[in-house]
Amino acid sequence: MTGEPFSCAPDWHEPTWPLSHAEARRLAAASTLSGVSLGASMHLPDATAYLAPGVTLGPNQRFVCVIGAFDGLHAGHRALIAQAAADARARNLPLALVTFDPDPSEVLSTRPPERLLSDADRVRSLALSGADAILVHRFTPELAALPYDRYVTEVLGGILSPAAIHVGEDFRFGSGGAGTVTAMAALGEKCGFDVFGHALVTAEGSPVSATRVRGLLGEGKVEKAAQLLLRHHFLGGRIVHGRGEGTSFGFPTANVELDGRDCLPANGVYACLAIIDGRVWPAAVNVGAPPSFDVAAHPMLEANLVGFSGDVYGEDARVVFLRHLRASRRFDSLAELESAVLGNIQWVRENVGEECVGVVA
Ligand SMILES: Cc1cc2nc3c(=O)[nH]c(=O)nc-3n(C[C@H](O)[C@H](O)[C@H](O)COP(=O)(O)O)c2cc1C
Ligand SMILES: Nc1ncnc2c1ncn2[C@@H]1O[C@H](COP(=O)(O)OP(=O)(O)OP(=O)(O)O)[C@@H](O)[C@H]1O
Repeated sequence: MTGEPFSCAPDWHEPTWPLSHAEARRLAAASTLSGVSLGASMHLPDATAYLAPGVTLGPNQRFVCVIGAFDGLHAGHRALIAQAAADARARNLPLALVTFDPDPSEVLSTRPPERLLSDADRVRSLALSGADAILVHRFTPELAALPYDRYVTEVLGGILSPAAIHVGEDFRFGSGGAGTVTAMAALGEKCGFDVFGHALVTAEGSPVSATRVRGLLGEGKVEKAAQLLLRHHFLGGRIVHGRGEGTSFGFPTANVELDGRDCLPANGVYACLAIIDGRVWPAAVNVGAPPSFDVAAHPMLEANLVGFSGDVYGEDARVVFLRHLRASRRFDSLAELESAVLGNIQWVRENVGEECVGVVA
């Protein structure tokens, strides 16, 4: 975390094909948050704070605050944070981003939605915003049951003094969701802080939301999801042994062990970047159990790394989804399967690259 001038709306543009090495690095860095530093961490009884140099917390330290779960840190979240940052600059006050770990949906719902970012990556992407402080409350059933006014005055108010709170206009929190913008504004009048409920950022007529991004990924629309995320969706996992048949077909694959909590795009074939040990590989990826084989349907991801030969078992990989190539399908013969997959690998070779590049030039 830098605490430097704020850049929450990165210079996002869609990739141009074929990708240059510089473009591959840019997409990999934007998607995987490489090189983000969280700043000094401070452990409070029920929260962790990450602070830029020179920033201190305390019940009398005034801050402009933004509150939310921020799964995905999509375009709406970024715009909200940018507006709060402008307010903080105008008031000459530090900006604090207030969030929760785990994501409240994991505690509140018996079937929480698949997450767009792990808790650690969510905090790292918030750190990219250049805010002065990130406050991560441990989200427990007890915190969920707390009325919003007690949360603001006792929990948040015990750590810092909000001069202003910025949220989206639909935001509500605290026990029973009673902490709406109107209710908070009334509390703010009593306690001496301003409340801003910002209009939601929309795309093609409807609000950008984490739920909407998850829906697009669930349909395999990774490019559309990237427009709302202002980066490409990625997943991380350890490379483990597969069934070992790909090698005999002429396209070895690295199988990535998935975390069931992460949002896996729909079954299908994708052009990706795979980041392994500081290098960015062009990758042809199949999501889902191969329909041509008698394999029990279960979430899986296998990647052919273009230009790679060797052993990557046990390495951690991050797979960045650039483009949907086709639906995964059942082939009647191995020859047809092999020819289709080699065609996908050729597309990746021609459009994403023939070899790896270093994460840093
Ligand atoms: C780019 C790519 C596309 C694939 N497309 C399909 C497909 O459409 N249908 C299918 O049954 N398997 C597909 N596969 C999966 C292969 O069948 C699988 O890699 C092979 O069975 C080897 O599996 P193993 O590495 O677990 O041994 C694809 C794999 C890759 C890398
Ligand atoms: N499109 C948007 N424009 C502006 N602010 C937004 C937008 N979407 C969410 N916010 C605000 O960002 C903060 C974090 O919201 P939250 O994490 O609940 O987002 P969400 O994307 O709506 O999530 P979900 O779809 O899972 O409910 C809240 O203050 C929320 O109101």
